[in-house]
Order: sequence, then C-alpha cells, then structure tokens
Amino acid sequence: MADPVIIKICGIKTYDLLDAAIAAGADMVGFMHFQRSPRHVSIEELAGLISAARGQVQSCVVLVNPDNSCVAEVAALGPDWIQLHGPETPHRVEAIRAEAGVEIMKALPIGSAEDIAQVAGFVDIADRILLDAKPPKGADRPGGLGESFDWSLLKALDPAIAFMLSGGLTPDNVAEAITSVRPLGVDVSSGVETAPGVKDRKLIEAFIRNARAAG
Ligand SMILES: O=C(O)c1ccccc1N[C@@H]1O[C@H](COP(=O)(O)O)[C@@H](O)[C@H]1O
Repeated sequence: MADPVIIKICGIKTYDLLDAAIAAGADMVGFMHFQRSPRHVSIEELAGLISAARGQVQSCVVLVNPDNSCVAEVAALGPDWIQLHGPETPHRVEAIRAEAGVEIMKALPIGSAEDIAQVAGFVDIADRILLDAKPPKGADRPGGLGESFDWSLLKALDPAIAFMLSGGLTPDNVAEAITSVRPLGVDVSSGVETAPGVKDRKLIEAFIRNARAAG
C-alpha cells in the first residue's frame, strides 16, 4: 500500500488555527517569515508557534532568499524544516542546509517545460522538493498567490523524483491533484482562506478530509 499523502497547511499565524490544523490531521504546518506576505509572522511569533507545534505536527518556516543571519535566527528556534521559496541556487541551498542543521524543502516554480529541467539539480541537495506555480511577472511575492500550474508538465519529470505539490490547491481540487499527479504531499495556503492571510477552520478541515479520501 502506498504511503499516505503528506498534508501541509501553510501560512498559519495564530494558535487557534494551529490547533485546528493539528486536530484536522495535518502532517506539517508552515509559518511564513517574509515581510511582503500577508501571512508574515515575526521571529517572536515564530518562536511561540514552533514551540506550540513541537511534538504534535512538523513545523516548517518559509523563507525567501534569506541571508545567513536570518537562517541562524530561525534555525535557533528549532523548526523541523526550513522551506526556501526564493531564487536560491543549488550551491546556496547546500550552504543554508549546512548552516541551519534542519531539513530543507526547496520550492521550485513551474510554468513551462524548461522549468522541469531545473528540478534534477536540487534533488540530491534538498531533503524535499516542492513544486509550485511560477508567479506572474511583477508579482510582489514568489508564492502564496493561489495560482495553479499545468500539472501535465510533470509528465516530463523523472518519475523517480518525489515531490510535494502546491499552487492553487483547494478543498475542491485537492483530490483530483492527488489522483492525477500522485505527489508525495500537498501544500496549501490561499485555498484554505477567506481573504489573503485569513485562514478558515472549516476550509482546513475540508481540505484535509478530501485529501485523505483521495490519498
Ligand atoms: O504565502 C505566501 O504569502 C508566500 C510568500 C512567499 C513565498 C511563498 C509563499 N507561500 C507558499 O506558496 C505555496 C502556494 O501557496 P497557495 O496555496 O497557492 O497560496 C505554498 O507552499 C505556500 O507555502
């Protein structure tokens, strides 16, 4: 029997919604530390949220092209994962992984067949790969826009490469995403919100229920 799909609820800002995601059966929760995100939380807030998650659900801090001091500050809080969601090169991912001493998930933007080719360069360097929709030109952030990409592009990916899928997932399309793409896991932010940065307990529950039913 295949392993159950990993479910990550990203962009959690409050203890209430952290509890809701845990109660609904999330495997991972994500906390954004990126000023331009509507889901941004400060280092002080991160400290509390990571502690509250510990032992209950895996925690993941999402950073965008962080400098060494940011990596050190976040790593000191003891998250299970750091997600790198910017234009970090394989060399930089390797350096951050060594510096942080926590597992690294590298997000890669997919918008065309050429984007598939870059994935292989990160497979032996990151602990996990996350494939997300490429943001439109001029977007003010590299993710969390609720946009999906053409999943059929993934047919060109080496089937031995395991990855998590994100970008525009919702309670309504997550089952189809799982059955057609067969990802290692799914990651959602906008699709379980009523407005940017405002998570909804019922949408989190519906997303996890529908993902579990499919996966
Ligand atoms: O959520 C954000 O604001 C964000 C900002 C910068 C980088 C990544 C961000 N979010 C990540 O984007 C994907 C997809 O999100 P969505 O479901 O399409 O809204 C997810 O991994 C978020 O962690």
